[in-house]
Amino acid sequence: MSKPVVLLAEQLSPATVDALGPDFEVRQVDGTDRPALLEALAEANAILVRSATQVDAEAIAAAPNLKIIARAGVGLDNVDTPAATKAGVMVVNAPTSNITSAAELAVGHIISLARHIPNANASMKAGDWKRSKYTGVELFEKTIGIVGLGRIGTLVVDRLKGFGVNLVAYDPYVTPARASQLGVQLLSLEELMAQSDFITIHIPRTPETTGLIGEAEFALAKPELRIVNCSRGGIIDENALRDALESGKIAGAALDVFVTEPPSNRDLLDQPNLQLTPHLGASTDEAQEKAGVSVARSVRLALAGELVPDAVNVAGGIIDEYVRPGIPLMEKLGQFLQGLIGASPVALDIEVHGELARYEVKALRLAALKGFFTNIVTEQVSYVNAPLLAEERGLDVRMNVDEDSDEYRNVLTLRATLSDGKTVSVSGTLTGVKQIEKLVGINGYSIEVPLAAHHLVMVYSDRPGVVALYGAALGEAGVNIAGMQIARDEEGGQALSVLTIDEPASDELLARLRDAIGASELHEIDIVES
Ligand SMILES: NC(=O)c1ccc[n+]([C@@H]2O[C@H](COP(=O)([O-])OP(=O)(O)OC[C@H]3O[C@@H](n4cnc5c(N)ncnc54)[C@H](O)[C@@H]3O)[C@@H](O)[C@H]2O)c1
Ligand SMILES: O=C(O)[C@H](O)COP(=O)(O)O
Repeated sequence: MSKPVVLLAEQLSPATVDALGPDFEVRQVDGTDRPALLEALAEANAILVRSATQVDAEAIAAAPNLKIIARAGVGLDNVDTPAATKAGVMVVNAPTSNITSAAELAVGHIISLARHIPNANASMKAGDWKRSKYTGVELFEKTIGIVGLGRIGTLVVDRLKGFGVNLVAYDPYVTPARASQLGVQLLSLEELMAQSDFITIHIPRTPETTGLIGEAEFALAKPELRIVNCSRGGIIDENALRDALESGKIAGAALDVFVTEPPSNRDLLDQPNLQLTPHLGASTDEAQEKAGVSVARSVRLALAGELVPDAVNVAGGIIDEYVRPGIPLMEKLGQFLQGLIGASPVALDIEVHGELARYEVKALRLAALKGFFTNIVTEQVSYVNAPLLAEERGLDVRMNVDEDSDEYRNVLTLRATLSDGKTVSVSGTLTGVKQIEKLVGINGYSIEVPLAAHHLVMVYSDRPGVVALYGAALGEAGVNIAGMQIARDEEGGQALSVLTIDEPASDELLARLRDAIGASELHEIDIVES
């Protein structure tokens, strides 16, 4: 069998390939070479990128076998996550891999700006010895404004504290209590612009933050202001920055990120009081190794059909070891329920009874939906797009979690409500040290049958001799019965037989069985392993 193809579209740490291991065919492509990328995507099951590869809707459409887009870093601006979600493709990043490196670069730029290190270096390399020209300023007792008190902003705060500075911040999504816990005073953007000697930016680029610092904001600044952006290009308006530097409105700036990368606007880049790095925030051995190993782990999980903690478009969250075995069981119950109803329900109740109720079980909801839609849509169904498929069909999905369970330690039940108000349900559990997956209920009938690949569910009026009838029909067709359980509502009432069989039953055999026992319901239910 051929190995899944993992495409490396950018320069990643060698630790990435080591962490992927031998189970994949690893291919390299230059993600910035568009035709080569689209061609390579045709056979890819996974793609690993940094920030230079555009994984947009066109790229995703060119990759019919793609299961996961892994960003070896933080920012996902180059990945069309909604398009990936629609196509059932998981998107993951490595959210904490490079935050220390990015924070350290920002602090480095602040110190370099204060002491003219890059310009002094360049001047000496050119043969000069100019001491007074490069007189700088101390950080001690200066006001430093942090825009964005998230992961990186907080690390910058921690690192700057040792310099004896006054720390202020602008972040409308952080509470004053959290800020004061960090030893930072929250201000409005205008106040921060007016009071700061240094500003460092650590926010995502969104429609709200694009051009956040422009002409109007620079108009409020002190002439001593030095501003650093190691987050995303365009948060500082590049034309307004050029004007502020050129006119001496502010003292200096440092940029690691640009609207277009690589940038070409020389009128900005050539400003003498602007220091530059080519998007180096994450470019350390440590960050690259952490990012590569982290996404390699996510790729392994995703290609094994498992939920991935770092997925950004899957609502499964962290999955406890106790919950994990319930996921494949719930997926199978989803398939089983679909096989029982063979129609589109209006509501789906997902019930978790027993000790499992003490854990985070959101992942079971995804598993139920994935199983339910697996055999009824042509597109790939994954944990990613299963909730979307439910939403598109107007399916009312409800989750009911309850610690009480009578007979078993845990019981998972899926209950569909059809448009005529009728309900159909199936329950399952895991038993013994081997955690055997068993069906323990169908439409309120108590049974106990291990789940298998092929099942027959028959409903008929309770009377002697029925087992012999269906046994004979199956025997004549050469279909072996592997397991069987019979239940009934009352003597002489409705009876239900569940059989596990070694191979699927043909339509002809199903018709014969129906006639032989006078079944009011007969379902052949096949479970596809995902
Ligand atoms: N230069 C690099 O190589 C490099 C490396 C890593 C991360 N980054 C970038 O750094 C940025 C920050 O990363 P992070 O991991 O700290 O993100 P984060 O999500 O942890 O924090 C972002 C913070 O920004 C705040 N925020 C959001 N909108 C805001 C607004 N309109 N005004 C003010 N604050 C706002 C949020 O409340 C949050 O606290 C991201 O853009 C990321 O892509 C760059
Ligand atoms: O968002 C990020 O992780 C950083 O901007 C780093 O991007 P890079 O992986 O292209 O260096």
